[in-house]
Amino acid sequence: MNNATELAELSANKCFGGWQKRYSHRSKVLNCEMHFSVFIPPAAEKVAKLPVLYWLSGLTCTDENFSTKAGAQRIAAELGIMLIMPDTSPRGEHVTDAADGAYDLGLGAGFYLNATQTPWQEHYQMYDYIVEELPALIQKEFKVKEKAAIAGHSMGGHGALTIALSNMKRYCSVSAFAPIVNPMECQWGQKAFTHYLGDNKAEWQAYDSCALMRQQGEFLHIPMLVDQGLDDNFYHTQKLSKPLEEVALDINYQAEFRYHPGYDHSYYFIASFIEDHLRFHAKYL
Ligand SMILES: N[C@@H](CCC(=O)N[C@@H](CS)C(=O)NCC(=O)O)C(=O)O
Repeated sequence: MNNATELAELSANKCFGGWQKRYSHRSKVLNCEMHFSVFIPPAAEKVAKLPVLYWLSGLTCTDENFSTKAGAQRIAAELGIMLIMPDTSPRGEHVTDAADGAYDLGLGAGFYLNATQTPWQEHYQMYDYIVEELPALIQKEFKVKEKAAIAGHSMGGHGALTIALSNMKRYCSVSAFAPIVNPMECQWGQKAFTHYLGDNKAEWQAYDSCALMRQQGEFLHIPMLVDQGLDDNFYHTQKLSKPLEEVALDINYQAEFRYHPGYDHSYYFIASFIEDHLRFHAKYL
């Protein structure tokens, strides 16, 4: 049996009694070298298996936005939760990017789906990376519980919700900040899905939280928390959060949606409410 680690440690910083670390590894499904960040709480030295929260970031982000801006480590240390922060797309000079360098397609904009269209499908398989490859690697390299929590922001909120709604046996709970919940009906989603998935809208539904929630109907059972800033400049234009609350009300699903006057789309908003999200997930992990 090969016990060699598949990870290269890039950095390690002591943080709230635990460790903030960054790793690189070769991803088979993305066909490139990837970075991810982790926060290992001090409880790692005491418990047999740590509970884990996966955090998915939004457009333009890497694995480092959340670790440096959200201020999640103090409460994660207190609750004994390990944080896993993947990157938002495949990376490397050989990976296709948007021809015009747009921020909402290509690098930094993987949308947590499996692309089917040329030239994107060669590397843009972020759904399989987040759901299969990365958890398998984390299981192999760290002592962690099998079922995880998943959360994210904006495009990452879309990723967290769609992944949780499609894999309810794998995740204990899901939460999101300003998530893109109806990408089939907003500009960010329509642009990305046309390039990555092609024109057949029937295939888009697998990556649309509103469609998935409706499909699950009475079988929906995963605890869900969504926070939305009311001064978020993308709230109306990209139809964040609200359309999913409308589906939840329609099918009588008890998800919690909270709307916060004055808060925008930034990490200042996330930093203001991340403690609530961690405590929410801790109840189910
Ligand atoms: N750069 C874009 C907006 C991109 C954006 O707001 N990205 C969010 C996620 S959707 C983010 O988290 N950005 C990185 C950061 O704030 O650290 C624009 O100019 O409109």
